[in-house]
Amino acid sequence: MAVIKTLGQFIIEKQADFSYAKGELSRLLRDIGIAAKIVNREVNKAGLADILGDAGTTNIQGEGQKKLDVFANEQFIAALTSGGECCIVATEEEDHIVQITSPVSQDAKYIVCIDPLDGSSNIDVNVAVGTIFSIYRRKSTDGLATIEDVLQKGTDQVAAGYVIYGSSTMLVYTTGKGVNGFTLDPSIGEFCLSHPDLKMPEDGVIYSINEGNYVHFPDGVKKYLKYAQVEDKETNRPYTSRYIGSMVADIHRNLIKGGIYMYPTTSSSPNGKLRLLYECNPMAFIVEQAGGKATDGRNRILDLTPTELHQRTSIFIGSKKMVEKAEEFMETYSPVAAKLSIAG
Ligand SMILES: O=P(O)(O)OC[C@H]1O[C@](O)(COP(=O)(O)O)[C@@H](O)[C@@H]1O
Ligand SMILES: [Mg+2]
Ligand SMILES: [Mg+2]
Repeated sequence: MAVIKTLGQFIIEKQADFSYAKGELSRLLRDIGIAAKIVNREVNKAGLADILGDAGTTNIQGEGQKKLDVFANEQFIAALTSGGECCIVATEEEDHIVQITSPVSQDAKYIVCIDPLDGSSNIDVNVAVGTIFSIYRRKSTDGLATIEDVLQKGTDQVAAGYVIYGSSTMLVYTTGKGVNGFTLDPSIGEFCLSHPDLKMPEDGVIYSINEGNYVHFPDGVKKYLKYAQVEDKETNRPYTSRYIGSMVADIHRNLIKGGIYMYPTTSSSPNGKLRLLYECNPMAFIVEQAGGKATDGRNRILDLTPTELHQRTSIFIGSKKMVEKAEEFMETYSPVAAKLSIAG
C-alpha cells in the first residue's frame, strides 16, 4: 500500500535542513496551504457560486479585478494574518504593501509577495489558473517592517511556490533544496506528495508565447520564433506551440515536459507585462531549482534589483538549452548589435 506523505509532514521533516529553523517557515507554508484549499473550493464550483465575472474594481496596474482575484486576495491575507508568521503581504491586488499588525504577528519575520490569482483572463472560461508566492525574511530588525524589506533580490528568497487549480489541484514549492509537488486529495482534504524532486528537462520542443503580439516583439524574439518553426529533424523542429494564457499553467507544463515560456517586452508593454516580485522571481527560483533557467533575455531574473512593488520585467524561462538559444537570438538581433553592424 502506497504511503501517503502530506505537505504538513513533509515540511516538518524538511525543517531539519535549516539550522535556524524554529518552525516559523513551516507554519507560514501551512497557512498558504490552508488559503489555497479555500480558494480551490471556490474555483471548483465557480460556475455555481456567485464568484465568476468582474468585481467592478481596478487594481493599481489598471487591470479590471475579477471577483475571484478579490476573493483569493482576501483569503491569503486572512490566513497569513491569523497564522502569525507574516509581517508584510505584497500582493498584485493591493496598491501598497499590507502591514500585518495582528497581536499574534508581533514577532513575525517573514514577507510574502503573492499573486493571489494568476491567469485571471481564464477564470470565467474554466481554464487552469493559479496562485504564485515568494517568501523573504525581513532585513530590518526594529519596529514595523517596511517596503525596503520587500524590495529584495530574488536570490534572497527563502522559499517560493505556486498552486495550480487545474484538472487536479497541485502545490509546488522550493526552499532552495530542490522542488517538490503535492496533489490535493479532496477525499482527505490534504496536499499529498505526488511529484518528489521535480527536474525540468534540459531541452524541449514546446514554446509558449502570445504570438498575437508578434508585430510588437523585439527582433530577437521574431527570429527565435522563425527558428522554432523551421523544419529540422535533427533538432526536433518545428517545435510545438502551446499557450494557455495562465503563466502558472504554461510553466507547470514546461517544468514536467520541457519547454520555454516567454513574455518579452512589446511596444504596448515596453518593460514587459509580468511582475518581478510576485510572478517572475518565484517562478525563476522554482525553475532554477529544477535545473532550468530564467532571464529577462540577457540578465538572470533572480539578480534583478527591485525598485518598485509592481515593477514589470520581460521573461524567458524554461529548459536551460532553450532559454540559452533564445538569449543568443536576443543578443544577435539586439538594437546594439544592429547599430554595430550598420556602423560596420
Ligand atoms: O493575455 P496575455 O497578454 O497573453 O497575458 C497572459 C499572461 O498574463 C497573466 O494572466 C498575468 O497574470 P494575472 O492574471 O495574475 O494578472 C499571466 O498569467 C499570463 O501568462
Ligand atoms: Mg499573474
Ligand atoms: Mg493575478
